[in-house]
Amino acid sequence: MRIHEIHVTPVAFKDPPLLNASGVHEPWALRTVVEVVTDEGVTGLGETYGDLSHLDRVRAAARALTGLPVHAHHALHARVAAAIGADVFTDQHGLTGAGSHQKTVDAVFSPFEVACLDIRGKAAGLRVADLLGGPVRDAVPYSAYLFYKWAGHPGADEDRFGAALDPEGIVAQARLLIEEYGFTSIKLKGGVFAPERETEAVRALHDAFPGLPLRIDPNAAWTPATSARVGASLDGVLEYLEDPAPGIDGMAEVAAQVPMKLATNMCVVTHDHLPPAIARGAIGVLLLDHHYWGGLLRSAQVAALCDTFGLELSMHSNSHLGISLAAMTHLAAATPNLTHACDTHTPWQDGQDVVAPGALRFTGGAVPLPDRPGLGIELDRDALAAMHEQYRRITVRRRDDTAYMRRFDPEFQPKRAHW
Ligand SMILES: O=C([O-])C(=O)C[C@H](O)[C@@H](O)C(=O)[O-]
Ligand SMILES: [Mg+2]
Repeated sequence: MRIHEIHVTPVAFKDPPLLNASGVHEPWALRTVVEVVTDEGVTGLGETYGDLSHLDRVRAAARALTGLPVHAHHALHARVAAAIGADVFTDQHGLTGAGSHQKTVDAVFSPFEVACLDIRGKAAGLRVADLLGGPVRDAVPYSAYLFYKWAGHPGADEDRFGAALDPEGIVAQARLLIEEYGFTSIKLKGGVFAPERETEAVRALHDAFPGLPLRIDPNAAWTPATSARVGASLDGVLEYLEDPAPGIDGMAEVAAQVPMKLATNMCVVTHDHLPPAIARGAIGVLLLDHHYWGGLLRSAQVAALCDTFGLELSMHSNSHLGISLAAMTHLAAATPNLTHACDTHTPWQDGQDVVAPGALRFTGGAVPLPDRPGLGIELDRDALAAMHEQYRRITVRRRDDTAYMRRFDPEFQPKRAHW
């Protein structure tokens, strides 16, 4: 089974004004859909970021991969690395840590790898989770991923989620997501307001949903000293504290002083970061993300390393569609030591998808592993065409939460070790 052709399609879908330490989400989120077609006519799907410079690299890699067997994992990775050269991609928002050459290669490789696994599963009559060692759970729990948000984009109507700018708004948002999806754990995206105001919301959630595991993630908006103080004050309230302060050194300083484990998707984002983070005791939980850890097999290898060194696992997400949700679900289902509910932005996409309905659903806050071979999903070609048309109509070509925020608050500065 050799790669005969690859289609790379950028898409745009509506995104609500979700606030974070870098600014606010624009009205449109971008993604790239990758379809790999074999010489036998079997198609596999992958999904990745939509920033134009990344899209250009994905297109260059796609041209380099035709003719290779879909099983040739290492050769495919080497071809992608060669196609990219010395390029380094750094996303503007910085919410997933520093860019590096390794991370760039792994991020470009990821959608092709997922698509090849989809093909290999279809050809063998096996689910992707089976190819990753077999599922250890039938359904993958996700958390209610709460955001401070405006009622709607400035100048547009209020969206159906409404405003969430205080503890009452955050609790109401949690109720809505839990009612609709059945989530049994909660994550609050912080780094928007002063930590005192955000911990008030955490306490309100703790009171409103007793017993539900709870996390806050200010994306390194706090100094180590503030993180230590806030962490100590939330003893017994948090499941883990995610990226309170910047860098491995900053996180190590905090970890030594707080009672709960620290989690990250910012200070450990490539293999190079693992040895120093482990040596310094900087983190207790790693948020895997196959989109920048080089696909599903490489993520599974990182998961095994984490097991060896006693790190727990959760999973990170950015705005995404169903192809990514399916890939995340297969990986999480086949990762025994992934014991925390995964992040997902799915509720914020509010039904917009390129995946045909039916294969992916939430029940009790978890996504049952699709039971058909490969990823177990199908592309909705009309939806893909409509989202591609949306992409062509708009001028947004990269995610820039800071520039969008500055349209409404010209003085806005991204919050890094700010409080
Ligand atoms: O740190 C995290 O969990 C993220 O980077 C997730 C997303 O980027 C989130 O912050 C967002 O979408 O604004
Ligand atoms: Mg995070």
